[in-house]
Amino acid sequence: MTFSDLAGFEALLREAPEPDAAARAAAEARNARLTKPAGSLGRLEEIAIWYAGWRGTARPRIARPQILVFAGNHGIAARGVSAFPVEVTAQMVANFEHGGAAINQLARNAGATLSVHALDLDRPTEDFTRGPAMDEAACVAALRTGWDAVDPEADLLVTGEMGIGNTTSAAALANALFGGTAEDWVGRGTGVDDTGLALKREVCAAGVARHAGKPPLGLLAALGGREVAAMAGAIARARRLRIPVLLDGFICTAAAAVLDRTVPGALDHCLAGHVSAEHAHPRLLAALAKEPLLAMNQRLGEGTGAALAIPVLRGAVECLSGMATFAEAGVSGG
Ligand SMILES: Cc1cc2ncn([C@H]3O[C@H](COP(=O)(O)O)[C@@H](O)[C@H]3O)c2cc1C
Ligand SMILES: O=C(O)c1cccnc1
Repeated sequence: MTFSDLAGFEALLREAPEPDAAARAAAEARNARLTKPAGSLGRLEEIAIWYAGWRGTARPRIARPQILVFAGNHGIAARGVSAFPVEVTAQMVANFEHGGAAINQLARNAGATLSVHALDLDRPTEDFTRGPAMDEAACVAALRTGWDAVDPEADLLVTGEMGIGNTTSAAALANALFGGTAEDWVGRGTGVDDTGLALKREVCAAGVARHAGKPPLGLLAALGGREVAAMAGAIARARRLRIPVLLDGFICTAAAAVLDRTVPGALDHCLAGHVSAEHAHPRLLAALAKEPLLAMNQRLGEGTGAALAIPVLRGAVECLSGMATFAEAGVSGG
């Protein structure tokens, strides 16, 4: 199953599978018999049962988590919306490939595979204040890169990104999807000063004004970037494969939000791995009704916040699947 235009992608989103209700009910029943006071594992119980429903078994395991990092370059970066030069995108891709970035360490820490997909770095998107960042064909190609990158054998997915200027793209996308003002959605990204922040707000407002009224996937093409669309494609594919997803920071969540606005419930297989320190990430998570697992003041992207949350989800699942019941352990009172 694949797609060749945005309408085809939307059609696939609309026929996305639901979790396995019987497996979820069996996990709930098992959780109620485990050797602990009812509810004492707190939110771990809820997320383990959620995971069991998506995996279709009451005693799941997380053995093959996959982290995908997508990289793209942005036309608006030439306007000076980042504290860093555009060359850093390609330089960081080399750093990922040599194992030197934060995500390499956190992927190893989580026991996850990591692969990096650079999307046409020498062909930045267009400046979205002047026209759409991508035409439909470019957006579809990026969605498909993400779609095809998901390992059908994976049992958990994290999508991360690298793209100088992409907090401005994500802010414009979120602003166009959810309304409000540029002030609501624009933050400091890599650490721009007050002048940079004012410029980012202007660029965001101009992009939103220019592309307002388009449907969510049209906004993804108009205001997003190749790595943003690739994350959306991977998250959508994971849903078809019933692979749960941990969302990363602001840019990843903006990509995911496009799916939610296209088909309500499209992110039911996703948990927010963390809330980042980027200004509008709490607002964006609230708009999606997602409660983050971690709040570590990270503001890096690359998938790092979600990667750090993998062991938390795995811990929850190990308790559900590995603990003895009161009857098995001969413990009184259950
Ligand atoms: C060395 C370095 C490594 C990074 N890893 C992720 N980002 C993050 O910062 C960028 C977004 O911020 P802005 O919109 O301000 O450019 C993205 O590439 C994001 O992944 C990095 C940024 C830098 C400089
Ligand atoms: O929230 C994020 O993931 C983020 C914030 C700033 C820069 N890059 C990524």
